[in-house]
Amino acid sequence: MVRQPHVLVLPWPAQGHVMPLMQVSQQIVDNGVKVTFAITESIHSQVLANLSSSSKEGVRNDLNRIRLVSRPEGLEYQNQERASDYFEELVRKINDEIDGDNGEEKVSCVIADATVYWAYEPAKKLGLKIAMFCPTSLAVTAMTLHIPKLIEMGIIDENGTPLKHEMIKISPALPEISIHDFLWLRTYDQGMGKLLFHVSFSINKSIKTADWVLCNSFDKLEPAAYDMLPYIQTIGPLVASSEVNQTMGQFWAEDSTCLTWLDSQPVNSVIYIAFGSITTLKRDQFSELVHGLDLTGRQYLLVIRSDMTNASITYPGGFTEKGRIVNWAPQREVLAHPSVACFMTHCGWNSTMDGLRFGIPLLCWPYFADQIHNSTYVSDEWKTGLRLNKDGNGIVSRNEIKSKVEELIADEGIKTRVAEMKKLSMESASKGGSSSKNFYNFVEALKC
Ligand SMILES: O=c1ccn([C@@H]2O[C@H](COP(=O)(O)OP(=O)(O)O[C@H]3O[C@H](CO)[C@@H](O)[C@H](O)[C@H]3O)[C@@H](O)[C@H]2O)c(=O)[nH]1
Repeated sequence: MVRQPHVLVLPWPAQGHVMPLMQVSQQIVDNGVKVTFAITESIHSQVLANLSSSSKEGVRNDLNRIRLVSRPEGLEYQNQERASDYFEELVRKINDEIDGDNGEEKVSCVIADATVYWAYEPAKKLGLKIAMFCPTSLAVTAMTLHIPKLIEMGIIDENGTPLKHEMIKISPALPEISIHDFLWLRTYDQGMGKLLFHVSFSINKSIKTADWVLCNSFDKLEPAAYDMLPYIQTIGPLVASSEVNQTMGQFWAEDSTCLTWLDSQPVNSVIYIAFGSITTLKRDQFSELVHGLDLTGRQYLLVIRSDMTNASITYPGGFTEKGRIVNWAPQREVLAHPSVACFMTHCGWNSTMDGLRFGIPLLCWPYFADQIHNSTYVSDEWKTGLRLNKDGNGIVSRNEIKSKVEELIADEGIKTRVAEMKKLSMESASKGGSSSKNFYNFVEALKC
């Protein structure tokens, strides 16, 4: 009988965290390890509803391979004792339901998002192996791991409040950053900032209990940050099973009709606009966006989630006939499509990696947290895109959108660098590449 080691996967309850850990899980089960994936109750129902209506057979089949279970909401707001009790109860329940006759083993390892800080202590107590998964870039991870030093140096206080107003470098080889751009200070409300600091600070403790630290990046993408954190195993860009389009874990139903529409568009012509799962836009900003797209005169594919704006939208005359508006797109298939010319993005880390992997020039419109840093890397370090600047009223104007779209599409240097990045990212994820080897070694270690 073939042994089947068993891993419990715990993502933070948000799309940009569930998706990459689902991709990790898919690759793990491909290699003969059992996965139980525990998500919060509301997300569990959302993901299941989408799966049952998905037209993608491969995705539906993954439900037979990856066991989805639900966990209570809000454990990150509970005290550690309550969260630890819950964690132990969850592991016991999963183990009780195991059918040992087919070789399946009890949970021996937990892969926890770095932000799921409450799981680390009880996992250690139960004697489980721990793999920490960092969903952000290596550079942002390095900044997070620098927090104790920043406090010691009197740059921030113990609540993350800046005590100085200056630019700093956390390593000579990394770009300078303004203290006010620390990810917990670039949020849209104070409560969110507090939580982000608490979570970021906690990573410094959790990492000490981890047997592996995995990151969705690759060595050649961020060599300076990689040199700072040599113990981190880069496993990016993450791919779901062997197919671009086989991703389980979507919170919204993908509207695949936009792919047929893309088929009918000229090569390299369409602007794809998507701002991930959290960004919201106020009425004035939304109006500038659609007018800016209209001014370009180009075809567009625009993702507007149902919760993205509460403004009643008035489109310029003839606008809606020039492109497609969808609630949620099959993003990777869109970016792999030859008709797409550029990607206007909020620079969430997964979208940034999607853009690099498919070799698409990016127009950066960061919204909050790590997106500010990711945008700096795209426009200033890798030079694979351009930043959209805000005017004096904090708005990205229609003229800024029009001129940056034209500048980006005409920039041959960006095209060359984007193609180079695509090549490097595919090399690292292909058999024998650095990320692929790291992943393989990790999975083999799970089997020991
Ligand atoms: O129409 C869409 C839009 C997005 N996506 C996918 O949804 C994910 C979105 O992730 P990301 O780009 O990282 O954005 P957020 O959902 O905003 O992610 C949160 O989590 C990330 C990881 O921590 C952070 O980098 C972000 O700042 C944070 O907002 C990606 O896998 C996309 O491929 C789709 O499939 N269809």
